[in-house]
Amino acid sequence: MAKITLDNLAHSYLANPASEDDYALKEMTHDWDDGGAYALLGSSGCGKSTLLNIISGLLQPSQGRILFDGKDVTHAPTAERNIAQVFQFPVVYDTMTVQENLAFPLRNRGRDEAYVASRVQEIARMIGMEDMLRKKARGLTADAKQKISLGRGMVRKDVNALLFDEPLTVIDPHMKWELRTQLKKLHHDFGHTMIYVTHDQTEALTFADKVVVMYDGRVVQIGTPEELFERPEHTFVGYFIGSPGMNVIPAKVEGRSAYVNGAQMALGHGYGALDGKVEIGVRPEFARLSQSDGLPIKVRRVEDAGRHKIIRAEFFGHGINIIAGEDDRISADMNRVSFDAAHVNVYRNDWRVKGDAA
Ligand SMILES: Nc1ncnc2c1ncn2[C@@H]1O[C@H](COP(=O)(O)OP(=O)(O)OP(=O)(O)O)[C@@H](O)[C@H]1O
Repeated sequence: MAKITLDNLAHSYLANPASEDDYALKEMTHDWDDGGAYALLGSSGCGKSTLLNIISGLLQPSQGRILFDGKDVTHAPTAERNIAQVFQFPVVYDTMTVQENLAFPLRNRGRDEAYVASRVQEIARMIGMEDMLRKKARGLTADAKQKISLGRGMVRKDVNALLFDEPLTVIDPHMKWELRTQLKKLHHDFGHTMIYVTHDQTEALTFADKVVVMYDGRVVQIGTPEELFERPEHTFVGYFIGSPGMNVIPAKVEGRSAYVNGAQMALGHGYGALDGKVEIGVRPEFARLSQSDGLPIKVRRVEDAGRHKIIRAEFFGHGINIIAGEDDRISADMNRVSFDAAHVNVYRNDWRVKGDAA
């Protein structure tokens, strides 16, 4: 396994990029830990595949270097990088049995048959295909074939990293959870460095120790699911993570107060003078509807979301969402909202501003 370093990496698909806008991947420098489980998360077109292809060697970056354990592999071909890849669609040899498919990467590397047999058995158990080892891959369901692809990616212990590009796209919804759980366990048991590309926050948050959120060609935050929830570093992270996402409201901030249309609310921290576009961000989980506390709102709709209720409301002309417990009583006279000051984040030009600790 390897630590992966992105060193001043950037990529433009244009021959002569003139400005930052011409870059599909804006300049970034990061170290990804050896043995870490990372998810690359972001909406379509944000640059996830571009970054993954640079790591795997399918694409040469127009700027910067990529290092595996400190060794520069920027210009090394895919075959020399010693990585395993699992794509959206299963890549299996139909005429081979499940056993032969799983054994392929090991036989290819000349491992002895005794080792191959025991390792294949181990992987087959992990992916729940022990009973199918003698079956030909042809005729298996897409789910089963993708499990073989996952197993094949996992079978070699000596790979530098395992890259997954939206691997659950073809998997039936009820199987997705099971496979994700298996992947997590495989990571736990084998400690591979894993990079998992997805646009699905549930997949990212359940799989990864660290989620790398991308927006418009930039890594806007790398953090644990808790960090992304508690302290979104960019308003995009706030919107994108959570259901519904964070409320982002234009405000004026002075010291320990924020003003929305002149109405004051307390902040958990103090802030210096802020120029540019200033907004506050509050997750619906930290907003509370009541009869008497806080600022006035107009409730538009209450949705029953199973374990909780989502209140859709209007707050000084901005739509906001509030989450209430499933048993909370909501009445027509509840037309005020208060925010948990410790969980109100302040943003300037979309980036979170750190307040004074005091
Ligand atoms: N071969 C290419 N030539 C030119 N532009 C490209 C090429 N591949 C991607 N792009 C552009 O680069 C940007 C990033 O695309 P990329 O495929 O990396 O995003 P993504 O996050 O993986 O999206 P998706 O989830 O849809 O695959 C997009 O604007 C895309 O149109």
